[in-house]
Amino acid sequence: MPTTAPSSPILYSFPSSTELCDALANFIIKAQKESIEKKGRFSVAISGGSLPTQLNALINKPGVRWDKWQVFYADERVVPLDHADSNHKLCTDELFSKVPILKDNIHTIDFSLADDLEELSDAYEKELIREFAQKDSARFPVFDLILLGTGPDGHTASLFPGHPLLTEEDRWVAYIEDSPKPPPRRITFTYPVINHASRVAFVVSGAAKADTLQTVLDKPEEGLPASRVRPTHPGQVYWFVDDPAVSKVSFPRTPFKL
Ligand SMILES: O=C1O[C@H](COP(=O)(O)O)[C@@H](O)[C@H](O)[C@H]1O
Repeated sequence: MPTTAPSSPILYSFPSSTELCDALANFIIKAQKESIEKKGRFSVAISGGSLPTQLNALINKPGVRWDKWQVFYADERVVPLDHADSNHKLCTDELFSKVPILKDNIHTIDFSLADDLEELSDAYEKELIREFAQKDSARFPVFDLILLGTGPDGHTASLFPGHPLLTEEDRWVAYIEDSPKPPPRRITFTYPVINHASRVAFVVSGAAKADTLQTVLDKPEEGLPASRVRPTHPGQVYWFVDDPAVSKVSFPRTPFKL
């Protein structure tokens, strides 16, 4: 697949979190439809934190083909799958337990390997290889959509400011044992995977993220982890934010339309 210069982010802002979530659901359904038409499936990676709750408008929307979704986690905390810190548990509680998604199509970490994070992250990488390698011949998997959040420090997935993982060029899935945000042991997609996606959508809401968003969008040269998400193969990064979160940002907004 050709590498192209990254296109500029597209920033959508909404007056309320309800409007944001509704627009996000419509955007996801459109991406899903295009992907199923092309490939017969929809590959999506989901984050934890506030994101799973922001997907709740999908629950009763017509047009979601849950049977075609292949779900991975953009990052996961290395805790049992039913632990309160697990991104899988959060997504299950907030979304998957409420919709007819196929359990086999939700790709979780293998917690039985938790004593050895290298082995655990390799196993998750192999899970990705099984899903993507024969279907797309790219060096890295090409997700139809990766859904990300960003923390107050500008981290995304489990890629934290100043961490050596920010320069990983080879691995698809890496691990960290020193996450500054608890819990410390995690796995994460690397930039090569995130930046090969067809679409990456950040979802950010609330005034508490206003300073972070200003730095990420107006000062990308500062290199916060979220600013480094620039799909190039080719792909597009979108920002779905609410007005309080974007209140300090000068970066131009685009009116939302499908
Ligand atoms: O620890 C994590 O934090 C980020 C951001 O979470 P948020 O609650 O501030 O939206 C999240 O995207 C990531 O998946 C998670 O593991």
